[in-house]
Amino acid sequence: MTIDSTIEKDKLAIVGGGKIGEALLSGLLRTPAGGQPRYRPEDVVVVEHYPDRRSYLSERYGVEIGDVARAAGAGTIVIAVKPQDIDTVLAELAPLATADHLVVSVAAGITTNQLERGLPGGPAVVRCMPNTPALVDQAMTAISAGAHADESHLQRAQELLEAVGRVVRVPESQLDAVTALSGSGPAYFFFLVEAMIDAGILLGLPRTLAAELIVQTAVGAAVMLRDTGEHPVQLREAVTSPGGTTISAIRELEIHGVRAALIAAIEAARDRSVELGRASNPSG
Ligand SMILES: NC(=O)C1=CN([C@@H]2O[C@H](COP(=O)(O)OP(=O)(O)OC[C@H]3O[C@@H](n4cnc5c(N)ncnc54)[C@H](O)[C@@H]3O)[C@@H](O)[C@H]2O)C=CC1
Ligand SMILES: O=C(O)[C@@H]1CCC=N1
Repeated sequence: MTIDSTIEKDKLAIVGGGKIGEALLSGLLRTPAGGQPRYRPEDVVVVEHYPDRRSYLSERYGVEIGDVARAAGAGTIVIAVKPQDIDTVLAELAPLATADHLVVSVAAGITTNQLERGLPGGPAVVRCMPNTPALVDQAMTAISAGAHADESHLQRAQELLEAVGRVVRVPESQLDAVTALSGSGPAYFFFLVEAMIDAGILLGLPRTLAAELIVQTAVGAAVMLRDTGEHPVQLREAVTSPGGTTISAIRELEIHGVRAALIAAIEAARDRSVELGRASNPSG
């Protein structure tokens, strides 16, 4: 097989410089403690619709802002537009994407099969679901290979996403559920923290104090969950003294159906991910 010499394998293009595109960009350019950044700004081109975003990304990160034709000069192309915009991007990329490209999509609900149908040149496709903690190198990303992606492509996608956090490989059939759990997951924790800070205000605490108490409590709880290896039930029981304060609160959470609400919410997010995929029709 001949390699297209116009493609620079070590270069990266990001199509869609919005929230997740920027989170990935910033992580990939950041120098980790004692290490090397995954990419240098001169090796990255960003394709972005909005002029204000283009200026911001170029000034803040020193990357080239280009069009889809420039993006096709990079060996790895990350698609980070909304699922509703995916068909437009695929139509622009279709004449340019070849078997020498790796296309990494983070779009919720859009399957590797849809991406492959939209890109008949046969690039390797890896579908990913990262999350915004990529901004602080704490992303959780799940990845799945498309039909033309082999182990080397999966490895490249994995290394890309490992620059901003942890990566797991999953069967693509699980990616809508992953999207609902970890893709959207940070929002659920932020929502909870917001509500707990409001509770502090109700109890008469200053907002800054309530925020400090809750944010550090969230960090402490998260590190315990990650580092102790104990089940969340065990950790919760250790806080819940007989006849004490915590059980009074837990009873209210159960009366108000918070557990069932979370399960229903995450199921709704999974259903929406499936629906977003159905709405896209890359083959026209
Ligand atoms: N925000 C999040 O936490 C996560 C988002 N995702 C996925 O990432 C994708 C982007 O989401 P966000 O960053 O939240 O959205 P966003 O709206 O912040 O960013 C999308 C960007 O794409 C640009 N864009 C749209 N059409 C374009 C085109 N044809 N060419 C170039 N740029 C174009 C928009 O101007 C915008 O800046 C979605 O598919 C979403 O499902 C995945 C994981 C987490
Ligand atoms: O809300 C969304 O659709 C995207 C996908 C996962 C997180 N944000």
